[in-house]
Amino acid sequence: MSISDYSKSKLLYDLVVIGAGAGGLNAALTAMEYGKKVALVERNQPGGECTWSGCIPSKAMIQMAKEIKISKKYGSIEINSADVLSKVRALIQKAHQAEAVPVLEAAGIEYFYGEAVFLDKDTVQVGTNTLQAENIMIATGSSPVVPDIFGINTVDYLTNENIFLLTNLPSSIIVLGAGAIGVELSQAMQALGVEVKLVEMAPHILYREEVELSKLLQEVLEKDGVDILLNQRAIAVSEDATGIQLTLSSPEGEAIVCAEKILFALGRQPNLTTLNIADIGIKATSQGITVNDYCQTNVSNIYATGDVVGPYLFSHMAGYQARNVIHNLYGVGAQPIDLSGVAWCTFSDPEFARCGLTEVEASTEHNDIKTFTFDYEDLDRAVVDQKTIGKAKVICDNKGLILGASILGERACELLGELQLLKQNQIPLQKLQESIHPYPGYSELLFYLSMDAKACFIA
Ligand SMILES: Cc1cc2nc3c(=O)[nH]c(=O)nc-3n(C[C@H](O)[C@H](O)[C@H](O)COP(=O)(O)OP(=O)(O)OC[C@H]3O[C@@H](n4cnc5c(N)ncnc54)[C@H](O)[C@@H]3O)c2cc1C
Ligand SMILES: NC(=O)c1ccc[n+]([C@@H]2O[C@H](COP(=O)([O-])OP(=O)(O)OC[C@H]3O[C@@H](n4cnc5c(N)ncnc54)[C@H](O)[C@@H]3O)[C@@H](O)[C@H]2O)c1
Repeated sequence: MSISDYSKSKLLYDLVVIGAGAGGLNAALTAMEYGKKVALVERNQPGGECTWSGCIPSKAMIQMAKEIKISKKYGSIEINSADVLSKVRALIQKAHQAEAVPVLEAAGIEYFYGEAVFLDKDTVQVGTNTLQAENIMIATGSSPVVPDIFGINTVDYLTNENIFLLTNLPSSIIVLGAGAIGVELSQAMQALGVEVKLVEMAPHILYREEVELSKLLQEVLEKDGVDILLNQRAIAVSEDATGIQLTLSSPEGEAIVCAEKILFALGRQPNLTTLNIADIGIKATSQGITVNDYCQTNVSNIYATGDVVGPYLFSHMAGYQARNVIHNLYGVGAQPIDLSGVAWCTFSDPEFARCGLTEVEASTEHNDIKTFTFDYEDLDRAVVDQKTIGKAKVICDNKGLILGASILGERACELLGELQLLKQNQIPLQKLQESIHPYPGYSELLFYLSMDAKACFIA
């Protein structure tokens, strides 16, 4: 059948959403709240990267690794990586239940399984179905970058898309890239008995984060046994019966590192190639689809959200952008995307959370900054829990308003929320003094930071 035959039986919608990951699911479900007729198109099962190969499996594996690491303090234990991986997959299935097709259909969404291809600015083809809509949202996510290095086509490599499908973890692994994925999975795999070499071309791990805290986390990983190689760029790879050989280049010269397997954690590329966006004139770069402050593309009825847009590649950002588009389309009054509200956390052990600027960024953008720090070793709760490795750093302007905050330490992700609330609502750090924090809790460290701020701004 030709495309013109399909167009005779077009299905009509208020909104067609392409991709059922964090962005697409939030868009479709929010549009249902406005009583809209919505089609959701997905080429795999709903859930996207977060459920199947991202947040859920990585956090499941990290938690098991953490529990094993603690248990090892009190006696020797045997680790069965096949059991760990099958438990990870069971937890994926459990998380998926909340977004499975019957749940979406019960909410009123019309679900189409297949690859969406644009026919024109109002119409997409999915298998034998032609869907036409007033508005279309592209939420097709991203894929792992595979390095264009000598020998790449001759090796069997791992990415986040296949590592959680392994039957067993390897005895040794090279993890290329010490960003969020590389750091989280290196530390977890080392705790699960894998010998890990973490290779990074930047001078430190998590290079976008507060350097002082990244270095502290690096020490923790090294103490755990992760072999970290910095300032190293991969230039060639090969594989034989013994495993993988990776050639690295650094200012000191070339070196070869070996392991049973290799995992690429080198960043992401947007999923655009099969959509046919060029033919309908949607502008994009290698970083993703170009959108304005309302996540609207240059084709006015088409929107794009999540990893396919960026700049922050997090599930909560995909969800925020998608909900914002839907409220703007069907609610009252249009609100632009506010990137200043974003916070994130790398789920290393200890966790590493951040909102706003680092100290270096703040000192470049502002004239008069004040920096407040607090060490976990000065916190009673951290002492009794034996969780004293960690530090919080808050950077304020000359009135105490928070420009940025980073916390490396136990429960950092949750602790950051309080600082994020102050920052977002323009409440000075010293104001926290007025709220009595429970003893002995981790949140006391925020109270101590605010004491320092009070002393500073009164003086
Ligand atoms: C290992 C790992 C750990 C992570 N951990 C975290 C974390 O702890 N916290 C956090 O916030 N973020 C985390 N992330 C990032 C997070 O997973 C992504 O930011 C998020 O999933 C992006 O959502 P999305 O909706 O934009 O894209 P996706 O979730 O990728 O969804 C896009 C969907 O579109 C579908 N699709 C693509 N093209 C088409 C087409 N043409 N037709 C039909 N369907 C199509 C895909 O199959 C996919 O299901 C992690 C990522 C990884 C890899
Ligand atoms: N906890 C979380 O929220 C979480 C966890 C995992 C992933 N994520 C998201 O997924 C995204 C992708 O994660 P990622 O870790 O793949 O990317 P990333 O951009 O965070 O890190 C990639 C790292 O690879 C290094 N690199 C690139 N090319 C290299 C080369 N040839 N040789 C050596 N090193 C090289 C980069 O310098 C960088 O440090 C993140 O940006 C994040 O938004 C979030």
